[in-house]
Amino acid sequence: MNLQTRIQQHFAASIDTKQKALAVLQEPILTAATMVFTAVQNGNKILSCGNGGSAGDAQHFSSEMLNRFEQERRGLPAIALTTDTSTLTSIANDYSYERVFSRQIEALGRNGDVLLAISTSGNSTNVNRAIDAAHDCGMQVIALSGKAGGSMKDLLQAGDVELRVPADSTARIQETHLLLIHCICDLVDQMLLTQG
Ligand SMILES: O=C(CO)[C@@H](O)[C@H](O)[C@H](O)[C@H](O)COP(=O)(O)O
Ligand SMILES: [Zn+2]
Repeated sequence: MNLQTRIQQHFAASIDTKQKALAVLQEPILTAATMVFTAVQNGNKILSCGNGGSAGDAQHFSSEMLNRFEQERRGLPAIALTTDTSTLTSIANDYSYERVFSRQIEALGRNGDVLLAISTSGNSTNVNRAIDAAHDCGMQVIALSGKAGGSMKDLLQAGDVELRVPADSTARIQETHLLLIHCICDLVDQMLLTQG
């Protein structure tokens, strides 16, 4: 196959995944944005986590909260649990890699905070343990996933929201996760402008 054709196929598959996601995720995206807006209006914060590309997404989200997205507004409280290498390496070394996010949530999580948990497979144990730790703190969870939802889907409780991208390719799911994150940031900005 010629390489130009591969490029065209990547674009076509990404567009197709996003169209399929729009068909099933409009309502849950609005629910997720409302959860973020309500938390920050109540003086709570958003914690985020994920592995690999999803760690990048967790940080992308927190930087848009802390700094800004597209509108001028106050900085919003968010912490990506993927950034402090001293903390991450010590938890992994002293306990296990599975606890790198949950241990931070045990220390930082408060009733009313929200966890943005990102996993394309839904099967990353450290992300799933973060969901359990968040529930133990009285936090709600926004789960960004894909494929068949993995074990993550079975951990979610009433009050949580699952944004599962209907695709099997990790790359296509990640590309759509970023779009979901940007939608949430934009909706939160709109809510702040009209109700904040
Ligand atoms: O970015 C990519 C692939 O596009 C990889 O770094 C990917 O994020 C890693 O393999 C992750 O460990 C996958 O974890 P998950 O999405 O299944 O939770
Ligand atoms: Zn990637």
